[in-house]
Amino acid sequence: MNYARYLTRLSSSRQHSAIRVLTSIVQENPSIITMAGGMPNPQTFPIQEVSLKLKNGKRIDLDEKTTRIALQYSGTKGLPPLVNMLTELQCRIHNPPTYKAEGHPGPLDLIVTSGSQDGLCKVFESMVNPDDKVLIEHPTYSGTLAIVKPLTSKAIPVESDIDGLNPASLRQALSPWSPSDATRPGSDIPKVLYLVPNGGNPTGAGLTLDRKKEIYKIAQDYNLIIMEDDPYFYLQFTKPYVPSFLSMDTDGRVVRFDSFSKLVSSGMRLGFVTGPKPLLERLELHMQCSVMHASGLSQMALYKVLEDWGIEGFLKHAETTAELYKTKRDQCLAIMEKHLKGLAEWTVPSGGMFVWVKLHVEDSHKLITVRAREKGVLFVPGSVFMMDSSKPSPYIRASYSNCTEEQMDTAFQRLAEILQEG
Ligand SMILES: Cc1ncc(COP(=O)(O)O)c(CNc2cc3ccccc3n(O)c2=O)c1O
Repeated sequence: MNYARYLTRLSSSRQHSAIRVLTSIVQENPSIITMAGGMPNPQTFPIQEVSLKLKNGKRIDLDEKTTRIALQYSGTKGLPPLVNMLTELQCRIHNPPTYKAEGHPGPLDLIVTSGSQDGLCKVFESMVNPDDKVLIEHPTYSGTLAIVKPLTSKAIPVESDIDGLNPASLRQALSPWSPSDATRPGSDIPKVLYLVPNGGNPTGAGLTLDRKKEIYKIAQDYNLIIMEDDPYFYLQFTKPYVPSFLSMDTDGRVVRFDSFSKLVSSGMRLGFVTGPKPLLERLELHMQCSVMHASGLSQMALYKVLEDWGIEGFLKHAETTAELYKTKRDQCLAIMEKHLKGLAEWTVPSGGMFVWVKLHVEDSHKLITVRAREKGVLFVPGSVFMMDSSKPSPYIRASYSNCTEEQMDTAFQRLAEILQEG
């Protein structure tokens, strides 16, 4: 893999921040006497210790020394013990073929980000020049469209269904080019493919293993980088987990985005990016001059919880969380059967928090943003998840994650009334 091919001029020109390098030196050599970095004196910090009470009754105390580390500037890539633990998790769950692959041009790297949203934004900005063509699963997460649309007006939607991105649609999208264009200087062939493989947002779709293998083969043929945006990996409703693109990435062409928002906390703003070192180095350099590093307190709190759980405990928590959302999905489906029959149709989510509903209307936008709101119920109109949000869409996205059964019943009853009123 020649990773320079994928980087924008802006990203390629980034240099290590001199002051941020100092932080890493101090982090690696705590005994060094430093009068270099502008590190504030922790004696001035009002917080002395932090105590976490877990719902299982356990209490985790961060002593004064640990709290001081959490409250101080730290290395851009993340707190070392957390980075080590997350690396161990990735190896255990995904067993990436390039990890420790001797002499591989893109040995695996991992960086903790302020939510996976921050990682997505910076990685797109490092690989997509203005008006580059980029392949985007369609429909897709509105937060990704918010990143990509200002970057380029030439994003290419790749149609998906309940089994995820359709490889035939991907081949169709790439049909104006041949694999040889990937090595032809000046070609405008797309270089990046973005998708959400599990618990699709907005569709609840889950990519099958067969499709993943076919998509990876296409990515090899056309030399694509795959951005595997996978915050719902652990919210798959059936086991075993469908293997990730990272687990089959023999070439080092997958950049994977994980998130703790749906498993531990969305407000702690913690995600992590796993991928080839030459690409993640660009993410690190961008972080050095933007956020510097993800919150130290959030990272330390997460680390202590994961340390208490161990990987087995984390997987047990993930399983319990997935079971809760599966139960809510089933409640949601039953309530839609009760209220929306003849008024809409929908597919059955295989993971995540969303169900994709096609109303029997021309366009859901006004109905949802005006009529439904007047009746005291909120959904998201399908146009929000489309590359061209100006086009009418009969779809809505409903999230069952944070509603009681009674609330969902009232919500869909009100939606049915609006639809029946025409
Ligand atoms: C596929 C995919 N990729 C990345 C992210 C970002 O996750 P994070 O930065 O790690 O927390 C998400 C989060 N999705 C949403 C977030 C959200 C936050 C406030 C209000 C509404 C929200 N709605 O609706 C969402 O779908 C996602 O679904």
